[in-house]
Amino acid sequence: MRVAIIGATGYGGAELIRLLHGHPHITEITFHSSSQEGKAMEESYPHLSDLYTSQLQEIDPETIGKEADIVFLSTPPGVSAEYSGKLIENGAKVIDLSGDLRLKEKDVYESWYERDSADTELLNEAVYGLTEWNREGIKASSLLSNPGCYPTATLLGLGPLVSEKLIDLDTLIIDAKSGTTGAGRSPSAITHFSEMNDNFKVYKVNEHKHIPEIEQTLKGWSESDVTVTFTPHLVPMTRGIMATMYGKATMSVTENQLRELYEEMYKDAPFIRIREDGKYPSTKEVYGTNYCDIGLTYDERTGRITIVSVIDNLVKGASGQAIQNMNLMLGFEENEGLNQVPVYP
Ligand SMILES: NC(=O)C1=CN([C@@H]2O[C@H](COP(=O)(O)OP(=O)(O)OC[C@H]3O[C@@H](n4cnc5c(N)ncnc54)[C@H](OP(=O)(O)O)[C@@H]3O)[C@@H](O)[C@H]2O)C=CC1
Ligand SMILES: CC(=O)N[C@@H](CCC(=O)OP(=O)(O)O)C(=O)O
Repeated sequence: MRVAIIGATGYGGAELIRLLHGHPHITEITFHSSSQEGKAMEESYPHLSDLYTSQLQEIDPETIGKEADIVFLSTPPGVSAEYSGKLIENGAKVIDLSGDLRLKEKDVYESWYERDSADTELLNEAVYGLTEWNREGIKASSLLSNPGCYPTATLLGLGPLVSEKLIDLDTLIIDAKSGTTGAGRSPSAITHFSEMNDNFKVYKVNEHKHIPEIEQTLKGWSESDVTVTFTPHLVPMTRGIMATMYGKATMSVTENQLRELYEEMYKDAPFIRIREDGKYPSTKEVYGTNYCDIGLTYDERTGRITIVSVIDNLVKGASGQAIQNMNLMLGFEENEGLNQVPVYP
């Protein structure tokens, strides 16, 4: 199978390359850049020296669509809205890692992203790729919208409780922390070393563009309108997201019953691991892998359930989940190329 990566010089692109390198069914990868055409990949990433010697190519969606079986767009907002249609018309399947195609309602996208939305036709065609919750839809799709990193950790952690209506959504609070690679490779005044080292920051309170994405899926599962309090934080680490969710149980339950529910609902999910006996995961336990590890407890005193979900933002939160989705779209085993052991310590 031939793969093309648009945005190959970014962090999501580099992570796609790392994971696809070990994929048994990928025979050829081309790299495309809007600003570094003709340069060698190793100029951007010396750690790829000798592994990939081909030059970065221009972004010509017609040619890429004809030559590649599947195209990953690991690009800023607006790019996939522009290119996806042409890529599909020319015969390729497309996986978009940006937020362009995640929100089904144009006006919601426009108000949270503060830019024009993709065309309605593309939005209708795009399938939301939270893999564990939509395998059949993903298998049938040609245009895949890969979820955001925070929504992936949050939704995988909440899915069983929300779909079984065991948590009161009016009481739900999502408190999430991310490493700085979540902000991409370009340095910024918020993420550079002296700003982030030895620091812990809250940002975009009640304003983050992942809020409508989380609400859209929760609404589908609960069959009711949902608004959530979602508070993201930056922590001084390279990779990793921890989402901690709190909400009141809707009925009398035991911790064991809750854990059994998660184990049952995720029994066929190779990348979801449920912690036992009130234990919680940490981000290092999934580092460099496609795992999402989940721990949960029930506090009889307050009636609250606390769920903790951890992922590597660049893997399950981006490129790993994109490859998991590619596997389903192309008819491969879901875990092909994704069987890494976490880097620990
Ligand atoms: N980092 C993360 O943890 C996650 C990121 N995402 C999303 O994935 C996408 C990529 O993120 P990430 O790799 O971190 O970001 P980076 O900023 O590291 O990389 C983005 C890449 O996009 C390319 N690019 C910039 N402008 C254009 C353009 N006009 N046309 C085509 N390509 C362009 C750039 O490469 P060049 O100049 O060579 O073209 C750049 O290397 C974003 O939408 C991000 O929100 C999603 C989940 C998690
Ligand atoms: C730490 C950090 O800055 N994270 C990014 C989210 C990365 C992501 O998933 O962004 P997309 O929805 O655009 O794909 C942010 O808060 O905007």
